[in-house]
Amino acid sequence: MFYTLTANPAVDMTVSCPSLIPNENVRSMSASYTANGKGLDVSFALKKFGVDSVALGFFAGFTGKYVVDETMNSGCLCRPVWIDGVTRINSYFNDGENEYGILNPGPVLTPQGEQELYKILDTTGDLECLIVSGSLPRKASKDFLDQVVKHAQDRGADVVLDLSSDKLKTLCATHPLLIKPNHHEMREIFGVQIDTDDDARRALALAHEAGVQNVLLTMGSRGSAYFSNGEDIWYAKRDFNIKLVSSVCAGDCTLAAFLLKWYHDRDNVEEAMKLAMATGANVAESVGLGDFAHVDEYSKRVTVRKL
Ligand SMILES: O=P(O)(O)OC[C@@]1(O)O[C@H](CO)[C@@H](O)[C@@H]1O
Repeated sequence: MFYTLTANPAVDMTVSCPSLIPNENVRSMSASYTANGKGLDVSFALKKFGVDSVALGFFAGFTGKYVVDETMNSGCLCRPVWIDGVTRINSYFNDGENEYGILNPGPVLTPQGEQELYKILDTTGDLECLIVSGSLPRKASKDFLDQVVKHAQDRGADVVLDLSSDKLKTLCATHPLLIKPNHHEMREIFGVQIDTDDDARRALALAHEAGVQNVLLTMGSRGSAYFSNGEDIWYAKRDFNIKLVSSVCAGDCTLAAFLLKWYHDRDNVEEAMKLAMATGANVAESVGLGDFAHVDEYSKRVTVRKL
């Protein structure tokens, strides 16, 4: 069974508005409030593909209750650890030309909350693969992520990491099954600006040298991605444009779709990349995750080749 960990979930407020003007109020055209967070998005996307997972995370206050209720209402399994404070609200604005995001820090995590989570990891009978995604709540212990990985690996589980902090670089030494950086994160963590296939080759090699088994490198609005298993590299590109509404959850759903096809069939890279790119593109065309209505059609319009 897939487990996802969202240590710092959020209610996302997605606003469509006119251009922002300094020192003036603007009235928005629409606003929506959705239960999110990177790991939760992976669980939601898996559910849309008919696959169950268990969503783990720290939740607090009225917003935390909303996120947990919405998670369960969507049919996902959820084992929350309740902490004090209030789960954050992140705000995303689209003025028709640009996207803006304000990401809040989240509640304070205590050692007691961390221990509760470790206990869940130690006692689950069906933990096969743990997907750890997103930022951490304030005051998380310095070794919190190391501990999470250790508890999961001690149970024989695979670990997938989608983290933007430099902690990712140290965690590479724990040989995670897969990491999913985007090109910005790859530049920050491994110091390589990716403009060409050769740049990608160099960056992917550095990730493998650091200990990672497999890398899915997404290229954001360029509509392309690379996957490397340490022996071969694949490059995927979509041949269609999308009408961008919000790119916010696209990366998480890209990861979910990739895992869905690839986790139990490691030779199936081509199909996995097609589904991943198609899903990410379709998600960016709506607020939140959307309805995945164009995923099948878009999958046929992604080409994948080995470098
Ligand atoms: O602050 P983090 O945890 O890095 O990112 C949080 C977040 O931006 O990630 C999701 C999209 O990937 C959003 O639903 C959520 O607001």
